[in-house]
Amino acid sequence: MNVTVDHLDIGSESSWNYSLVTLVFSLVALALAHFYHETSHTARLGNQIPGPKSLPFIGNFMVIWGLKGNHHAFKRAMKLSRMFGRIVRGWVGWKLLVVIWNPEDVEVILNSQVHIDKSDEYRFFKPWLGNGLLISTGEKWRTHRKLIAPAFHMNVLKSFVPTFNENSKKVIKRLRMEVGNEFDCHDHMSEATVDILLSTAMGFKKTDKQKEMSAFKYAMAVMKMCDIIHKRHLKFWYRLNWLYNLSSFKKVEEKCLSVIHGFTNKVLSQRRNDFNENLKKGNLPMPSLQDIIKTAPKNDPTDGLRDDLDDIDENDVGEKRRLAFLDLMIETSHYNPSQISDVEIQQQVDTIMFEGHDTTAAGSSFFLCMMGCHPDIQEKVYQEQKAIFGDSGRDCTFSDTLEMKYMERVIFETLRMYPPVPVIARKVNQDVKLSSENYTIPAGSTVLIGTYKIHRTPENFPNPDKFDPDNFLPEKTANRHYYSFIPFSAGPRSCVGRKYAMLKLKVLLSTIVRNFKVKSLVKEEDFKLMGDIILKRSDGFQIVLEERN
Ligand code: HEM
Repeated sequence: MNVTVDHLDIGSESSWNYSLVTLVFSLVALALAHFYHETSHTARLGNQIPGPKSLPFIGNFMVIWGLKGNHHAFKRAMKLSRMFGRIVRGWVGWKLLVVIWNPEDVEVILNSQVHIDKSDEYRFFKPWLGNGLLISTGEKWRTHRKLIAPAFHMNVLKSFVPTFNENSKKVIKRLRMEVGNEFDCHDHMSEATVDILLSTAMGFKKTDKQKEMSAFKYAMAVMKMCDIIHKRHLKFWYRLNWLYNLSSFKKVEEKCLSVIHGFTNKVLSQRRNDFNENLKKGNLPMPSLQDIIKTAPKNDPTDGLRDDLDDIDENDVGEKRRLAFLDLMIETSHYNPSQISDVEIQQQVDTIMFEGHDTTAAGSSFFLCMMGCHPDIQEKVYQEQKAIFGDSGRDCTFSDTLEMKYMERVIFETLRMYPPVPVIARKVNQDVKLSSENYTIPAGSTVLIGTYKIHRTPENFPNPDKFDPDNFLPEKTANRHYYSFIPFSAGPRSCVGRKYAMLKLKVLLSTIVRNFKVKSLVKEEDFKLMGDIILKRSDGFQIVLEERN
C-alpha cells in the first residue's frame, strides 16, 4: 500500500514539475512573441498613430466589449472618433486598423491604383457575393469593372425612366394604404428598389408562375445577412470560421442565402432562356459586342481619373446599343466566355442586386424622414415640383430630372448626413504615407475610411449636424475638397451605380412628394442610427403620410 502511495507522490511531484516547466516555457514564448510583435515594422509605425491604450495580444478588443446592440456600437465608434485628431488606430490582436477622415488622406487611399484591394473584413461576404465586383481584386476586378461600367452609361439609364415611373406609381398605390398611420417606410422602399432593379438592370419580368418571388422576402434576407456580417466584424470569436460554424448564426446565414440565391437564380435562368430564344430567332441587335469592346476607351491607369463613369460618358460607346446590365453579361459570356463565366455572372447579379437596392432603400427612406422633420424644406421641394409639373399628374421625363436642382441638393444633403455606406475599408498592400500628418500606415493594415465622420466634420461642413441643402449650392461645393463628400466613394473603385441611383431616386421621390405630404413624429436628434454595413435607423424609419389634393 505504502509503495503505491509513495509512487503516487513521486508521480504528482513530477507532474507538478512538468506543469511548471510548461508554464515557464509558455510565458517565455508569449513574452518573446510579444517582443517580436512590438519591435516589428507594423507595430513601430502603427503605434505612432494616436489611439486608445492597447493590451498585449488582445489589442483594443476592450473598446467593443459589452456592446448592447448595433446602435450602441455606432455611438461608441463616434465617441472614440471625437477623442482623437483626424486619425485613430486600433489593434485587433496583432492586426492594425487605422480609421481616417481627413479628405486629403482619404484621397491618398481612394484615388490610388495601388490600394484598390478590399480589406480582409469583406471575406464574410464571400459565401453570398463570391467574387462579385464589390469584393474582387486584381485583374478579375479590372476586367469585370470595364465590362460592367458601360451598362450604367447615361444612354442606358435614360431608357429606364418609363420603368422608374411605372414602379413609382406602384409604390404610390401601396403607400396610399398607409395614409394617416405611422409606419416604417423602409419596408416599402426596399420592396420598391428590388422591383425596380429587377425590371431595369436585370430586364426581368415576373411571369404569373413567379408570383411567389417576393421582393420583400429577398430584401429581408439581405438585411439579416448584413446584420450577421456586422456581428462577425464586432465579435471577434465569430471571425473564426470553426467557431462561427458552430453558432446559430451559421444556420440563419444558410437560410438567408437559400432565399437570396434562390431569388437571383430564378432571375438569371429566365434571362438566359430569353437570350437563347432570341438567338434562335436571330433577334440580337447589332453591332456585335466585340465591336463595342474594341472601340471602348482604354482607361489609362495613371491618368488620375476620379470616376471612370465620367470617362465612359465622354467617349460614347453605346449609343446604338442599350444593353441593360444582365443582357450585357449574358451576351458577353456567350460570345466571349473567357471574359466572364456563368458562375461569375451569378456573383455579379448577387452583387448588383445587393448594392443596387439596399443603399437606395436607405437613401430614399432617410430622404422621406428628412421631409417629415423639415417641413420648410419639404415645401421648397414641393414648390419646385409644381414649377416643373404644374397641376398635371403626368409622368416624369429625363429632362424633368435635370430641372430638379433643389431636389438634387436635398438628396445630396441626405446622403451627406446619412451616407448609406458609412465606412469603406481597404487593405493597404504597401506602406502608405499620409498627406496631412506625418504618419505612415504599414503594409498589410486595414484602412477604414469613415464616410459618416468625414461628412460630419466642421472643417468640411460648418454646422455639420444641421440639415441644410444649401451646403450643395455650386459656390459652396466649389470651395470644398472633393473628398469631403463621398457617399458613392471616389476614385477607381467608386460606386458603379452612382448615376443610376441618382436618376432613380429623383423619379421615385418626385412621384412620392407630388402625391403626399410627409410628417415625422420623431425629431431628427432622437434618431437611433446603426451602421450594420448599410446605415439604418434602429428605431425604424417611421413617418406619417397625408394625401395631397
Ligand atoms: C444611394 C445609393 C448608393 C450609394 C450611397 C452607394 C455607395 C457605394 C459605395 C460607398 C461604394 C464603395 C464601397 C466600398 O468600397 O466598400 C459602392 C460600390 C459599388 N456600388 Fe454603389 N451605392 C449606391 C447605389 C448603387 C447602385 C444603384 C448600384 C447598382 C445598380 C451600385 C453598385 C455598386 C457596385 C457594383 C459597387 C462596387 C464597385 C467596385 O468595387 O468596383 N450602387 N457603392
